[in-house]
Amino acid sequence: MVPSRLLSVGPWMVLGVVGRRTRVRLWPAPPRLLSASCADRAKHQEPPRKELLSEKKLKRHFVDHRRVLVRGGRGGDGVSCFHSEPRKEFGGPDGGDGGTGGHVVLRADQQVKSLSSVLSRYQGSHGEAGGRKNCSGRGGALLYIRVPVGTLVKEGREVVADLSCPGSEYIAALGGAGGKGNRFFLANDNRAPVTCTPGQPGQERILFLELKTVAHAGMVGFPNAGKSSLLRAISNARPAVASYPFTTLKPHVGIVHCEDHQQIAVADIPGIIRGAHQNRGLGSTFLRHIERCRFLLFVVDLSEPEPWTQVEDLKFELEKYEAGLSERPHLVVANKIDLPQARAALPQLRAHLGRSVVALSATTRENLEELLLRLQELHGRHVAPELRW
Ligand SMILES: Nc1nc2c(ncn2[C@@H]2O[C@H](COP(=O)(O)OP(=O)(O)OP(=O)(O)O)[C@@H](O)[C@H]2O)c(=O)[nH]1
Ligand SMILES: [Mg+2]
Repeated sequence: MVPSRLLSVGPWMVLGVVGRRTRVRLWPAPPRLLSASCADRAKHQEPPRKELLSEKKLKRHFVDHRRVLVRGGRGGDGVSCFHSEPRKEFGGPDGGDGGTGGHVVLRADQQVKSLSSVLSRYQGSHGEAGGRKNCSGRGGALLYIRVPVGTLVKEGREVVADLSCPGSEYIAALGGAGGKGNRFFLANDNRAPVTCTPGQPGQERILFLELKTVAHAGMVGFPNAGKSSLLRAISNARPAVASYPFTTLKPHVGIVHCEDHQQIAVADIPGIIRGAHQNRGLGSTFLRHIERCRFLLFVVDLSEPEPWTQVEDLKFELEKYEAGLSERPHLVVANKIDLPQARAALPQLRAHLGRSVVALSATTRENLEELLLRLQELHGRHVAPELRW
């Protein structure tokens, strides 16, 4: 056993072993504030930082299409029974009707960002059976499936609903009707019916949900053109930026606040390359996220040789995806004007594409004001008139 006097020494502790003395260095413990209570310490501790998710991890949680089987709740059964009371021999039928089955409803919710939380099947709640004394069964509760705003609902190839407004709802599957109790079958020629009917099964459907991002403007461009850098420069959105192609793997929407309190939603989508319609690169399925955009921003890297060919290639890919998509009102954003070779290529680009070019730098924020003014102009021309109605 270690003698108690040895435990009181400072950083050096001497352990006495029979016939031998050993010196052991003790690392000084950090100074302890004896007066600080646990609550005080917790108050002064920094809150745990929210870990930034990488684009790859974000992509894992992002799902933009889903097949889902929805089934409405079954209606409750009707009941066959007769009123029973002392001294009342023929009380008559009093079996109540069953409750209706619950519907399954899709609801557009702004808090939901992708279809990843949507399950592959849903069953509505069943109605309860009727009771004695003419009591109807309780109806099944509505079952809500929360989907992102901009979800398109298809049955086969037919579009059955477009949930593009927050809070909009669509009844995906109707609940079954409740059965009738024997009271329902009471008639002049049949004063004691025993018939009752079972509840109906709910509607069953297979629906395809497709998310199409809702934004006013859509940015398209080759990988590394600087789309995400530009979105970061003009809005609060924080898509990942890196010098390798295909950094962005899922669409991001940023809100640009203009001086006249107008808010313009701009969508940044993954890069498109030549041959994307043949599934090169990330393919062209991401173009579905700009399908609803009223106007487009073709972002080109001005430091690349012959930058106007990028616009031609992008238009070709858009046209391959959907005829007429490249005809949307658009603006060409020539990015990276801060680089010397880019500035030299600008007159040539203007000669090819004319007035629609806005040259700027997302990194140095040079000429961002012109882009904001042009965005406001496009918004005023193509979005605002519809809002007035
Ligand atoms: N010099 C300069 N570099 C820029 C500018 N804008 C973007 N970059 C750089 O270009 C590279 C690509 O930028 P991103 O914003 O990730 O490009 P992207 O178009 O979103 O690329 P993907 O997501 O892969 O399609 C990054 O290294 C940026 O720092 C600019 O105005 N000037
Ligand atoms: Mg990007």
